[in-house]
Amino acid sequence: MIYTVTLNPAIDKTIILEELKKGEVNRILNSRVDVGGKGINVSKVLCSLNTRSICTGILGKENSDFFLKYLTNLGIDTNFHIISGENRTNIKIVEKTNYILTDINDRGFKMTMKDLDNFLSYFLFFVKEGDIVVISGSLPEGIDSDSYGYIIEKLKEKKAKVVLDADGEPLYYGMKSIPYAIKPNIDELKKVMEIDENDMDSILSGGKRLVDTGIKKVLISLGSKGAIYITEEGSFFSESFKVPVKSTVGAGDAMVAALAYAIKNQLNDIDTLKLATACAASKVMTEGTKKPDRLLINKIVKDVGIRQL
Ligand SMILES: Nc1ncnc2c1ncn2[C@@H]1O[C@H](COP(=O)(O)OP(=O)(O)OP(=O)(O)O)[C@@H](O)[C@H]1O
Ligand SMILES: O=P(O)(O)OC[C@@]1(O)O[C@H](CO)[C@@H](O)[C@@H]1O
Repeated sequence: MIYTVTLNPAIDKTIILEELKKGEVNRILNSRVDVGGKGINVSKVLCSLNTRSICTGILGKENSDFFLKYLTNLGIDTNFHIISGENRTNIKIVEKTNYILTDINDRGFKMTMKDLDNFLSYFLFFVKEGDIVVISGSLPEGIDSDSYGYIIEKLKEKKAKVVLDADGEPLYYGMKSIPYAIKPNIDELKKVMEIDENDMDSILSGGKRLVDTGIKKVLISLGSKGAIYITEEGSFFSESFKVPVKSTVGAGDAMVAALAYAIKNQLNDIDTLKLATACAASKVMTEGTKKPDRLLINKIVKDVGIRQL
C-alpha cells in the first residue's frame, strides 16, 4: 500500500490575474479552489496513475468536510486524524501576461506533539513491511522541527519505505534518519548542503553524497530546467518537457507520486525519471492543483528523453 502523510493540509485558492499590481486594486480574471498540501497532491497524481493510495495525516476539524468530500469525489481513500482548528488557505497568484507565480502560504493550525503521537499510534498500526509512505510538506506550528526524523525512525522500524519531500529543518532532520528516497528541489537542497546550483557537476556530486549516506533514490528537481535522478545504479538527467503552462504548483508533488509509483512497481531508473517528468509536465498543463489527466501523462511519457550522466 502507498500512504501519503500531510501534516499541514491547505485549501489552494488559485487566482488568475492579467498582472499583479502591488498597492493597487487588482481584478481577478478567473479563480479556482482545490484541496491541497503536498501529500494530498501526491495522492491525486497517484489516482491519475490508476494507483490506490491512502491519504492520511492531520486535518483541522472546522473545514474538514470540504477536504473529505473533494477527495472522496476523486475516489481517494482518506484516514486523517482530526484535531480542533481550521485548515489554512494558501493563495496562488498566477499572472497571465508573464506567467509569474506568487505563492502566499499560511502557517496553518497549531498542533502538539501529543496530537502527533495520537496520529502515529493508529497510523503505525496499519503500516506493514514493504509499504511506501510519502511524507511531505511543511510542519504545523507546535511540533518539533525534527518531527519528520522521528516519524521516519518509527516507519523504518516497521520496514516501510519512506519518500520524503520537505524544506529547511524538516528536510535536514528528516534526511538524518535516512529515508528510502527524497525529492528536494534545487533551493531546498542548497539549504541543507554545499552545492553550486549553476554547476551540474556540483549538484550531481551533492546527490551522490546523499546516496552514499544510504538514501537509495535522490530526485532533484530543477524547475523548468528539468531534473536529475541519482541512485546506486547511476545518474540521469531529463530536461523539462516543453508544455503550455497553466500552473506549476504541485509539479514537484507530481514527481513524488511518480517516484512512489516507480518504487511500488519496481521501474528502472530511466523509466522512473521519464514518468516523473511526464507527471510533472501534465501537472504544469493543469489549472490550480487539480488532478492531471491520465491520458496526457501516458502520451507525454513516450516522448521524454533521458541522458545518462
Ligand atoms: N515551466 C515548466 N514547464 C515544464 N515543466 C516544468 C516547469 N516547471 C517545472 N516543471 C517540471 O516540474 C518538475 C518539478 O518542478 P519544481 O522543481 O519547480 O518542483 P517543486 O519546487 O518541488 O514544486 P512544488 O513544490 O510546487 O510541487 C521539474 O523537474 C520539471 O520537470
Ligand atoms: O506550505 P507547504 O506545506 O510547504 O506547501 C503547501 C503547498 O504550497 O504545497 C502544495 C504544492 O506543492 C500546495 O498544494 C500547497 O498549498
